[in-house]
Amino acid sequence: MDQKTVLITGCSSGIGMALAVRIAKDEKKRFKVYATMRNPNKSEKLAEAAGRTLGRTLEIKQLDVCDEKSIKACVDSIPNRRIDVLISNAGMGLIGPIECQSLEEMKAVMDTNFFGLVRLLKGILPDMKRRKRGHIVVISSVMGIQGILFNDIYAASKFAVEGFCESLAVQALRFNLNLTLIEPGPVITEFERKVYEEGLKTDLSAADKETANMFTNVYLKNYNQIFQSLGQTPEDIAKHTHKIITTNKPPFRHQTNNLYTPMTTLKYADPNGDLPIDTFYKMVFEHDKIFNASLNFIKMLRWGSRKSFNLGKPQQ
Ligand SMILES: NC(=O)C1=CN([C@@H]2O[C@H](COP(=O)(O)OP(=O)(O)OC[C@H]3O[C@@H](n4cnc5c(N)ncnc54)[C@H](OP(=O)(O)O)[C@@H]3O)[C@@H](O)[C@H]2O)C=CC1
Ligand SMILES: CC1=C(/C=C/C(C)=C/C=C/C(C)=C/C=O)C(C)(C)CCC1
Repeated sequence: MDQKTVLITGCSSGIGMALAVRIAKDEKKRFKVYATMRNPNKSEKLAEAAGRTLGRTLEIKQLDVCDEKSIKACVDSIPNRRIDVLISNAGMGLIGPIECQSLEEMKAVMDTNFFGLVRLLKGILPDMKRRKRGHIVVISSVMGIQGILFNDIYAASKFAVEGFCESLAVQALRFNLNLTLIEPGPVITEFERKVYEEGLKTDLSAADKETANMFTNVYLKNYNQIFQSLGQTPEDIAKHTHKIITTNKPPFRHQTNNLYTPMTTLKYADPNGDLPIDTFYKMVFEHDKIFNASLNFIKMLRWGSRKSFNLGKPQQ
């Protein structure tokens, strides 16, 4: 049987690693996975998780999405440069008041999350177009649809990704290519830990008192609880994505977390755009108790659905 080749970026941890393992372990062995990472010295965990698939349906390669030469070298090393499914996953977060962030930090986020995808497609799209065959899957975020307090730059990078893909989707259709944006809500990975630790270390001296207080005592204070209540596992995202790449007619957008969809739906419910903003404002500033009560309610819902899917008790 003709195996499809899958190239995934950012496989040293989190969603990328879970994706690589899940797809390489496809029960029908339909895929050959090129699991890439910018620093191959970090490949030990992936190699361990890959188990017997390593060297069979999974191969580890170097690829830095911020370096065009590294993309070219990686693609050239693949037989006939044939990539049937490209999963653009590499990314980074950034939280905090913009007054306290340097332009360099902001540019690094745009360079990885947005231009990283652009560089990949410049290297891979021409071959896909020529073959008139391929599926481009982009790990975006619910923040590609809706901004969240203190995620200004990160949300901007994911909005850029979404605008870019929406524009490209029509052209892709003409070449028989599929394009899918995967939009997870919070996922418990290194991303969450790194972003939180950097957030704690932020020098807030450039911000006014109210902003600094909002970041520390509203955002950071509730951060872990939000991730614990709403957070999915990287394996959950891998399961959704595996389904998307094995379906006949993949959708353009796919949200992975149905506990989060009520929030994103507000965006489409009001053309003026005030509804989601007012709702977030009330959640954060006016209904402290309701906010906590709704989080507890979500926890209960989650526990119920986990029981029915037999996923065990969520972490506390
Ligand atoms: N966690 C979450 O809550 C959510 C995450 N996402 C998105 O999911 C994707 C994966 O994030 P997640 O697994 O959570 O986070 P992780 O931090 O666990 O993984 C990010 C991966 O991206 C890699 N990476 C960063 N910069 C580059 C680069 N220049 N070239 C190649 N690889 C790079 C990292 O490599 P290294 O180890 O070398 O740093 C790492 O392998 C991101 O696009 C993120 O925006 C979307 C929604 C929610
Ligand atoms: C912590 C926190 C909030 C929500 C944070 C969320 C939902 C973060 C999601 C992160 C994601 C999805 C990252 C990756 O793409 C609210 C509700 C604004 C209230 C104030 C505290």
